[in-house]
Amino acid sequence: MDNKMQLAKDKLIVALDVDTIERAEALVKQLNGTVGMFKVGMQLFYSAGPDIVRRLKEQGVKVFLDLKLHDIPNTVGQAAKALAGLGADIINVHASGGSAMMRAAAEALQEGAGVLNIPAPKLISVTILTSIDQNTFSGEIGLPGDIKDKVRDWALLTKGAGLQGVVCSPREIEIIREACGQEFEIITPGIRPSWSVTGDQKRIMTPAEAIGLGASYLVVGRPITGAADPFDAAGRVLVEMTEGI
Ligand SMILES: O=c1ccn([C@@H]2O[C@H](COP(=O)(O)O)[C@@H](O)[C@H]2O)c(=O)[nH]1
Repeated sequence: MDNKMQLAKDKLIVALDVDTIERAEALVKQLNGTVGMFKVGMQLFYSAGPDIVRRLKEQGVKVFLDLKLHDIPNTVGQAAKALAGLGADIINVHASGGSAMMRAAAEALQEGAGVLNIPAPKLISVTILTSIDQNTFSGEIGLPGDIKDKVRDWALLTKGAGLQGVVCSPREIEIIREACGQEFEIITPGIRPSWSVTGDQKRIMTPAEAIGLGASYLVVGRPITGAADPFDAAGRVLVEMTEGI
């Protein structure tokens, strides 16, 4: 396998947005070895329970646990401590919870993992959801300014709180790289190959564009998991990713 294809595989995270362990494990069986990581979000976690993370880790795959914690610092810290023991590789919180909340999560993950003598998961924040466009941001939610500026400010807040990266749209990669540097993880959902349906995503880009701009990881869900042949769809996404490398 050439280097570009290996790099593309390492950078592809598939969102397991299904509601049973059986469906999730069937997708993992089809895609394992083709993608770098699997994402367990609210749908699967709330349907299947915490055991889904342990089961996936037992199969030797990397897991991004995307629960987007958002509450007062004490509550988020206690939740993060509980999650630390599941063995996920990445966990996230909302940046809009503020730096005290993000620091509480970071400290609790270290503490929880330390007690069990396991590595602490990376902790990243979610900035502005990729389903939100400028109209919703300014009009409905009523936040001032440009989405890009807010995402950059929250990325800086996240870095200052000691977290390792952010979730954002690929449209904000350049501004975050410039502000937060090359080591900062930039994880981008809102990925839509030209042959896929946009659906509820608003701030989108193609796999080649996102990789070309320097995303650390691309998160792809329905274009792969909703395809008639997820293995074939993942292969097509990977080819597009190599075109951007
Ligand atoms: O801003 C965000 C944060 C998280 N997500 C999650 O990524 C996947 C995307 O799935 P698609 O089917 O490719 O749209 C999904 O699990 C979201 O919860 C996001 O899309 N945007």
